[in-house]
Amino acid sequence: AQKLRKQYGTENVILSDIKKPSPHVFNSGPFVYADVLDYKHLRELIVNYRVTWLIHYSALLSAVGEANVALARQINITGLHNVLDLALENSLRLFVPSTIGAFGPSSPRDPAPDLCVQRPRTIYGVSKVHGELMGEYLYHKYGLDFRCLRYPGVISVSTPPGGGTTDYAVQIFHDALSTGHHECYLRPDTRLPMMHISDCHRATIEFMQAPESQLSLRTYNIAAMSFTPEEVAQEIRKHVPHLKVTYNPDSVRQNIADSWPVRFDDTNARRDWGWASAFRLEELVSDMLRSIRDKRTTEGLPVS
Ligand SMILES: NC(=O)C1=CN([C@@H]2O[C@H](COP(=O)(O)OP(=O)(O)OC[C@H]3O[C@@H](n4cnc5c(N)ncnc54)[C@H](O)[C@@H]3O)[C@@H](O)[C@H]2O)C=CC1
Ligand SMILES: CC(=O)[C@H](N)C(=O)O
Repeated sequence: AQKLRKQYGTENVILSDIKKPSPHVFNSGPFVYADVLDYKHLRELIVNYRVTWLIHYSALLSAVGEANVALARQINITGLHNVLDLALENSLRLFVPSTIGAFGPSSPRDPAPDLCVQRPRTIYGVSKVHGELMGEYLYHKYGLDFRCLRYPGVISVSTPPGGGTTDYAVQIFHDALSTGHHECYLRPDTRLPMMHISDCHRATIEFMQAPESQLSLRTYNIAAMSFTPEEVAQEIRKHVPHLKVTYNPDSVRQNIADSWPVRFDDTNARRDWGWASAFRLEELVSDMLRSIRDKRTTEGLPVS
């Protein structure tokens, strides 16, 4: 929102959630309550605010979705249908993120291309493939300006992990600077595609702004780096030498991770709309540690 507000004006970018926003978010610009399951209210917001673009992030992520399949189906599929119908009805440009989780054990894993077999084994993955296909169907049939990027695991300081399989790669930074010990729920050699949040935001905005004529696909992979828990821990130890990592694999998340790509092929995004990531593992680690250090210091918390 910050990036979009700089370009389009604070009042022209409206944030929403069903959760109470932090004072910082609330005071930074318009914020409204919006439940993706409430079709009539969503329509009212779109009409009253004269919305033109809709960026639809609401979802239950992979691990939390497996723990509550019925709710994941509702939010990720019924909620998406509401958003698709409203986007079509109001000629909106619609962005919906997909994920490395939209692939499964029968997909090519190293690398996973844009177009290949997609048979995910999680409700999260199934709902994301459904979203990709519904959006593309509505684009081809009715001209809906649907755009979708498959994100790798996104690494950010500002939001706590939301119940995903890649969450360890956020938590490990907080643990490094608080207790100095991280217990990882994945095996040390589990390689997954990852991305710094600022690359993720920049990709999303650049893709949304790309002229239609440049897009040969409606759903693109985007890539930045791939690492294992052991590799990220080694990189963190260059800054926090005493970091200790123990491994206690959790069967649900390990099975999910083992079915996901280890690398993404993003050739098409690079060719069509000029995608290029900025953060490699070294920059990601130093940026995360610097940001968490600053945050802990501001909050008066000790830094390990
Ligand atoms: N975080 C990551 O590593 C990745 C995220 N994505 C996608 O990006 C999107 C955002 O993910 P995160 O921010 O990480 O997830 P998150 O779990 O942090 O945020 C999801 C948001 O959806 C909201 N929500 C839940 N039920 C809702 C409802 N009924 N109506 C309206 N909002 C509702 C939650 O309150 C929460 O703020 C998701 O679609 C996810 O699939 C894709 C790949 C990687
Ligand atoms: C990669 C994702 O989509 C998400 N972070 C998850 O792990 O569920």
